[in-house]
Amino acid sequence: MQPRNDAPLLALTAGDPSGIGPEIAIAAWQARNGHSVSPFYLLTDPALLAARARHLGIEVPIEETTPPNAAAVFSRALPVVPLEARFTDAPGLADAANAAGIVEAIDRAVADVHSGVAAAVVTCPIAKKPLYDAGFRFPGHTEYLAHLAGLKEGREITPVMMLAGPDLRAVPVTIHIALADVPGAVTQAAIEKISRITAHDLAARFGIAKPRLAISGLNPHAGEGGAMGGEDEAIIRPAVEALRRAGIDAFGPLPADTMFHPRARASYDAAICMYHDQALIPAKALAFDETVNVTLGLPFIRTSPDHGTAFDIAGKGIARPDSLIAALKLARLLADNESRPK
Ligand SMILES: NC(=O)C1=CN([C@@H]2O[C@H](COP(=O)(O)OP(=O)(O)OC[C@H]3O[C@@H](n4cnc5c(N)ncnc54)[C@H](O)[C@@H]3O)[C@@H](O)[C@H]2O)C=CC1
Ligand SMILES: NCC(=O)COP(=O)(O)O
Repeated sequence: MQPRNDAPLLALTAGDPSGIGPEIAIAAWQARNGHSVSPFYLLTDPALLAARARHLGIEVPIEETTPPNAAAVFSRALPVVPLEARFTDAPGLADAANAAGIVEAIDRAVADVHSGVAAAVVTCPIAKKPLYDAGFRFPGHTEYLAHLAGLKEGREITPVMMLAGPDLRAVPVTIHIALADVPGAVTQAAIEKISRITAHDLAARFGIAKPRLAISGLNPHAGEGGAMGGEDEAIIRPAVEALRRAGIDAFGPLPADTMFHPRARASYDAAICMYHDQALIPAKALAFDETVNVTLGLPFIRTSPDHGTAFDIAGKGIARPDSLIAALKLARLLADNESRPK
């Protein structure tokens, strides 16, 4: 691939229009110069965006455009690539009728990275429930993006969710499943696969030559020698040993309650955790406003803010754009790394 002289163009999806997506997208565009945000275009219903700006009393130039022309628009106006679907404008009130447009935005952003017109996909948050109500069958972006990438490549793709903040990268082995289902889903094969993809992408995309992976236990005190659960010794330790034999600098299983303090964090590049909250609670507690949700294992770059749709504050003008700005900046960094001659 040729090195690029210009900033990479990012495709930003609408997310759930009843959430804070529209307002943080506007705020990120307004903050573009101070934060060296790479040019992006927003895939949304322009009427919804204009209505939300009016509702909030924000004066923002919005220009309808196409992906190839978006970079030229970005300095003077927020480039909007209109969706076929229309959105209903009801801040705070999720509506399954918006599902078609929410999914269309994701589909088109992925098509744009596949065609090469965009360098990365950045997603505004979606609420899962209204999408399920409309028949969407994927637990979240992470799984849906892997599905779209798999269709394109003709192979099954395992996506890996990583929460990347200034002081912690945390990866859940199991993602959007009920806690009751976690012990059955924490298999040696799953731990090894997720860890291998994480190590690969940290090296290939983040430039960490030999990533150190701290692998958490599942049970309190990593099972306390079997007294508090058997999975840590029977499943997680053999996975760590297999990873080490494969040349990956993995260690554990570590008691999850003591692996996130500052000295412990200094000993690894990513924490591999066994379930969603084990990874996402420390990541969001440490840096809610700066952490980015990045999907590893995909053939393209995808980042997202760490937070959700925040329906409780949508349309009130108090949503912080920081995590979206961090997601846009990380997408740029990863795209720049990708285009650098190897
Ligand atoms: N990447 C994505 O698409 C994500 C989507 N979600 C979805 O979002 C929906 C709501 O999830 P919740 O658990 O309520 O989490 P949430 O992150 O939407 O909200 C949690 C709390 O943080 C506040 N908050 C969130 N983002 C903020 C921001 N930018 N500025 C200021 N305050 C902010 C909210 O007002 C709320 O009090 C769910 O349906 C969930 O599935 C959740 C996380 C990520
Ligand atoms: N809790 C993280 C989350 O729900 C984000 O999921 P995704 O939509 O990025 O897969």
